Amino acid sequence: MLKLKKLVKTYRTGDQALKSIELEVPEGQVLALIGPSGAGKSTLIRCINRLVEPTSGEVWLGDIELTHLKSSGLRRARREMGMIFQEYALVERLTVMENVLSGRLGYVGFWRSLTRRFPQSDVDEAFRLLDRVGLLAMADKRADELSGGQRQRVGICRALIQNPKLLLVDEPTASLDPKTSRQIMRLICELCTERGLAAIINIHDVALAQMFVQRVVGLRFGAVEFDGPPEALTPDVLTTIYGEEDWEATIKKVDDDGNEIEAAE
Ligand SMILES: Nc1ncnc2c1ncn2[C@@H]1O[C@H](COP(=O)(O)OP(=O)(O)OP(=O)(O)O)[C@@H](O)[C@H]1O
Repeated sequence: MLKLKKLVKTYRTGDQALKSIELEVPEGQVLALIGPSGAGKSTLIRCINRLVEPTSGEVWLGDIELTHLKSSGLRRARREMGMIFQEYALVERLTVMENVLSGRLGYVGFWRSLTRRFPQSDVDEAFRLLDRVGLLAMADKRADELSGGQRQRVGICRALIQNPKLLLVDEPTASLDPKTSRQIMRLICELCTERGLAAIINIHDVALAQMFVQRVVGLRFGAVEFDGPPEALTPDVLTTIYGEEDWEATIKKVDDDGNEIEAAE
């Protein structure tokens, strides 16, 4: 469904953030992207929807190659890719409902988008999504009245109302406490399963990745260092991905009864 071929990104500063990445994500697969700071995780996610322009290589979404698309083609392709951000990227002064509906802006015409008048079917779908994530009662609240976890749920609804095939998720839990982080990761993964959605989740917390996904890709210095199931992330493998970084701080800890306890931060 998504195929990256020899994807390279070199920033103007000379930083080689991605070195010839080859990656294939089948339909419906949820994949966690891990790796140390500066490994290229955010760059990879942003090169897929061209928030960052790749230097060379190809990005295939289905049978469309994205790197050479011009404005209208790119706009159409971006509808297929919902994005969820670390800092939620909500419009603070707008309501929850308005923020969710803004996910439809890629579909409605220019004038409609200016006046923010959305078809009733979009409003109905927004209510359904808010209900699904437990925020129905909050629909009329302003975004700046919400907690971090609630904001991220709004961000999730905004991405899903696009009706995407692929979710690009950039550090969805980095601003949240451990318990809320787990709830948000669980919610994202459940929704992907319910909707048969593929997702790439950039996540610095290895423990969370291990808990919720079936495939982990480890980046190091802009290259794929590991690609496999979470149970194959042995201490040796983590050391190759993270080098000297203290990966043990991000690993799942289980108490004597087998219950997971908070991972140290
Ligand atoms: N806008 C930019 N201009 C120049 N260099 C950049 C830019 N954005 C990222 N880089 C560089 O590209 C490399 C990869 O950065 P990126 O943010 O993709 O890594 P990351 O794995 O997401 O890191 P983190 O986990 O800290 O967010 C780093 O060396 C970084 O300094």
